[in-house]
Amino acid sequence: MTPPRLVVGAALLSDGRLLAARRTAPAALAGRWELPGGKLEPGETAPGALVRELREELGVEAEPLERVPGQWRVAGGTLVLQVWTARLLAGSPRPLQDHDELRWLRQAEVDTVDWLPQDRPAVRWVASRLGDGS
Ligand SMILES: Nc1nc2c([nH]c(=O)n2[C@H]2C[C@H](O)[C@@H](COP(=O)(O)OP(=O)(O)OP(=O)(O)O)O2)c(=O)[nH]1
Repeated sequence: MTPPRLVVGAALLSDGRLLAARRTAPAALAGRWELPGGKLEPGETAPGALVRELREELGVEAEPLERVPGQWRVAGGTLVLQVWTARLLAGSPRPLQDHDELRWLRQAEVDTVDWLPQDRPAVRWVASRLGDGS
């Protein structure tokens, strides 16, 4: 059996906030919110893919920080999602590819968007570390 391909999601952090991105495709996922990222290319590491995806999708430079514990089967089990936190180094995220809206969320705002269900455990883990902004 072919092992499931890896997808990296970036919990991009800046100023005590987490970035959420609204997907435009496929139809089944469009309009739901996710962590920006994507599939690993052959030979790529997860942190390497994360840096590339954030450059392509959002036009920013970011530094991967730590892996969120756990991994989640997505796309009917054909893919496995792993999530890393990442620090914004340069640039201001813009929805260049795959997304039509971005939102920076403080801890109290994390549940105000309709996250893909498979992203929620990782989002909760990250949100619990954001601090309440006070
Ligand atoms: N990027 C991303 N994908 C997610 C998340 N949660 C989740 O279930 N997925 C799923 C949706 C897709 O089936 C798959 C990722 O595909 P993608 O379209 O983002 O990957 P990609 O940028 O490499 O695109 P492509 O090369 O296939 O065009 O993982 C998430 O938080 N971020």
